[in-house]
Amino acid sequence: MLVRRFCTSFARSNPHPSLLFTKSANAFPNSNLNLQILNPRKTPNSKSFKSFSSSCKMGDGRRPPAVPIPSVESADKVELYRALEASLGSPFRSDPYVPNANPLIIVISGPSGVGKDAVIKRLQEVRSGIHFVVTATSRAMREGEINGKDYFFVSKEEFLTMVERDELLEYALVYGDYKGIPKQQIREFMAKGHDIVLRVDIQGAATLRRILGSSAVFVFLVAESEAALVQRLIDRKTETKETLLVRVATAREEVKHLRKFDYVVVNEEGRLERSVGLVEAIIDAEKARVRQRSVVI
Ligand SMILES: Nc1ncnc2c1ncn2[C@@H]1O[C@H](COP(=O)(O)OP(=O)(O)OP(=O)(O)O)[C@@H](O)[C@H]1O
Repeated sequence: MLVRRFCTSFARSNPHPSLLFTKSANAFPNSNLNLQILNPRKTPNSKSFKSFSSSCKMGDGRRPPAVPIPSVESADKVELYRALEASLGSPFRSDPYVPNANPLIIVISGPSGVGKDAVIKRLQEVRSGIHFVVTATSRAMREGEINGKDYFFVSKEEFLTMVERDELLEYALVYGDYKGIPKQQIREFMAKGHDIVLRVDIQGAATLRRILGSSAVFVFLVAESEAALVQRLIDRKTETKETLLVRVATAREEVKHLRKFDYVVVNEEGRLERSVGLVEAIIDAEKARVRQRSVVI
């Protein structure tokens, strides 16, 4: 689009393209301005547009010599390319217009039983370059759990030392056990260009919003309705009647926080793939943002 807009204004102001620089040196009076507004990402090319604009005057006020441009129908491709280059006064650059997108932090939250783990697990299977942060916890390891995969299991003392050393992005005491997000893991994987996925409850998301502001992407996962959520929790068969009641009552309060998030994904019954696709679409759209989110941990 940039190129098309550029060419249009170029053609309008240059009815005789074979005599490009015999016309006014100010053939693109607004081009520099336009391009900066359209492409505020700091790229080598935004510079190159600038230098292009100034190259019309060759820095010292002289203009590049008029170069005859051969006819498009009869010219050799290389000859045409070189003539265009010569007319513009500098070689065409082949470095990318847009630099690699910044790594993202994607915070996935939502009521208990909505499918956060299911969505994240599937996302990791279908998309590379994603790191799901393993939480540190002071709770005892349960049978079947793997240290470093399900959690990093540490003692209460070790956990508190991590807090003292400011090694955790966010932490909370949950039913008597500490849980926290190690910063080092985020730094390490972001440095490799990976996107980071954090799975937190609604309270954790509120804390992260305070810490990260709009530098991270916040996704709220919901079921299609309260009834569907309760059904899913019953079907999961992991809860007692008491914890079921707590979870559904909490969920009723939690959905009120929806507006604090950037995106909402409805994880419909039997449509896990669609939900994962939506989360992927959000990541892709974020990667295509002109004004990239940038986070420093
Ligand atoms: N789209 C879906 N359709 C049907 N079942 C689903 C869907 N998404 C998840 N589930 C199932 O719902 C149950 C709850 O999902 P999951 O454990 O991922 O939720 P959660 O949000 O991580 O819960 P919690 O916060 O309590 O750990 C699981 O049995 C999971 O397989």
